[in-house]
Amino acid sequence: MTDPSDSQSIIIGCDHAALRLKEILKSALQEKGFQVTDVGTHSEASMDYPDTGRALAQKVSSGEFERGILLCGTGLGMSMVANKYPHVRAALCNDLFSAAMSRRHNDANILVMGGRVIGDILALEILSTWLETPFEGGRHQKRLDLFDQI
Ligand SMILES: O=C(CO)[C@H](O)[C@H](O)[C@H](O)COP(=O)(O)O
Repeated sequence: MTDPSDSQSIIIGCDHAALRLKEILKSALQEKGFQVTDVGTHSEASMDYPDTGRALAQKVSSGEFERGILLCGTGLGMSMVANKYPHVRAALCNDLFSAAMSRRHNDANILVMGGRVIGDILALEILSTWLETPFEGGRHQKRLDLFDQI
């Protein structure tokens, strides 16, 4: 039995606009050795992204999962929902530089991408960059600590 807070566990979710991308990223994560928990959606039927965003963000906020991936058409709605939760630092990254910096400076714990914005290959590169880039700590940790005062 794998502990979900283990760094090799990850939780993923999407709306109907990014179902195909979610399946591609899930396969890539499994090939990398991750145990992937999928909170849906599981069909292309139109649904409301706050429902998936909430289900995933709650589990990162509580510490049940250290890291998550959220996908929708633009990534905007999922980011807005996820960042309402304490201890969630969801980063919308539709480019490689943002993906690296969201880890190095912001210690982002949820990666968000827009399935209608970027192509599959770029999304896979963003995912790898985000997973492999460490947090730098130092002055950036001091800034993250200030989040708790907000
Ligand atoms: O972020 C979003 C909304 O702010 C997403 O892009 C949704 O996927 C999008 O709004 C879904 O649109 P649809 O016309 O209902 O397919």
